[in-house]
Amino acid sequence: MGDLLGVAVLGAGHMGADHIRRLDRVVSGARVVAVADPDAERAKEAVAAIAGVSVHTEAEAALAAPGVEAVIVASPGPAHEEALLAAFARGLPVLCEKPMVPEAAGALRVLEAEARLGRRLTQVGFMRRYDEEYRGLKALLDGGRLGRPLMLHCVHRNVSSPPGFTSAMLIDSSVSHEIDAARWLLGQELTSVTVRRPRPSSGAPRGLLDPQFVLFETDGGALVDVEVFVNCGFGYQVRCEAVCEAGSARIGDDRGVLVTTGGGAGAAVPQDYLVRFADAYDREVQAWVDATRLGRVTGPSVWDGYAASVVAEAGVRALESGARVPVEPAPRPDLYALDGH
Ligand SMILES: NC(=O)c1ccc[n+]([C@@H]2O[C@H](COP(=O)([O-])OP(=O)(O)OC[C@H]3O[C@@H](n4cnc5c(N)ncnc54)[C@H](O)[C@@H]3O)[C@@H](O)[C@H]2O)c1
Ligand SMILES: O[C@H]1[C@H](O)[C@@H](O)[C@H](O)[C@@H](O)[C@H]1O
Repeated sequence: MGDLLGVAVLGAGHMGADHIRRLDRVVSGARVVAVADPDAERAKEAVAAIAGVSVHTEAEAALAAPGVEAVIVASPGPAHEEALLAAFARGLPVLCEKPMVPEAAGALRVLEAEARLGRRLTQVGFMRRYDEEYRGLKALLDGGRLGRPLMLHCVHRNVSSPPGFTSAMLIDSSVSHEIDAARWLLGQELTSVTVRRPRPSSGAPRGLLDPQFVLFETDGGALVDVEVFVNCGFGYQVRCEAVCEAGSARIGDDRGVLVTTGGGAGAAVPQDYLVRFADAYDREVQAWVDATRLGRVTGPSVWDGYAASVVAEAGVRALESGARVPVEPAPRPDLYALDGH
């Protein structure tokens, strides 16, 4: 390995371009050496300010480019399985954006492939684990001062959904964050899902079931509810309140600068994830670079990515059927046995 970890970035859209900027200007210890996007113009634009980056339209060509030692996968979810398997074939460490693989069968193939290698290569991009507020809540719950957690009440609102966003994606893309956060915060597995929904908002694209109300049960006897509303129109809001036997704790209130003027008072609400979770992405990518340079893999694992996909797939079936759907994961491979949440 050179002085700087050579990274290939697959996908140069919203997240890929932001990770490229982050590797170039924010994170230490790494440099972008290759980028791939079927949209060559987009790829070129994302690396326009960086010297010496090879630009490709095929992911495989970027992985094979000179100087590539590690990969960030930021293509759309359905392209992740192929990208991960190609990285594994080359023994390259990966930071893979969520959802690791949207469908449980594909996620299982990735889990089995990494388990066959016998060593972890992948960190999954559940960046909330790197957010200061989430970390504070986790430390509080782990410390035990509030007693046993009984319920998590979660809110996940986006201003608007991107083109092509489906009713299933409210669960397997958006709520995948709450699925991972709940497993991690509680140290429990989610065992069933029920989905209810009001009449769709007139602000949602025609046919999109938005918002939805998702209810999970856990193997520790807790309940987790999530309001997911991806065309709320007014702001990017992610909240979580833990209600425990001896107290409650809440994160995600919009607590920017309080401005009072003209007979009213208020704080600005972030408009997207790149603002709300900017620090979390920075810490996530820095942690990945630091661990990779030491030959280690930390953070959310392929098992966590698989677990989220199995729960989300049960959630999509619950949305379609209206029934309570049990979550039935495959056994956990030994490779992830010591993998605490
Ligand atoms: N962690 C987060 O908060 C967060 C936020 C947004 C998106 N994401 C995730 O990041 C990923 C990308 O989302 P986005 O919003 O940047 O999407 P996007 O549509 O803005 O960009 C995706 C890019 O990937 C390219 N692409 C398509 N197929 C490809 C392939 N096989 N190989 C390489 N590139 C390919 C597309 O041309 C496009 O430029 C998704 O998995 C999404 O769920 C995560
Ligand atoms: O892909 C994005 C991303 O994961 C955001 O963090 C989430 O808020 C959105 O709902 C989702 O569409």
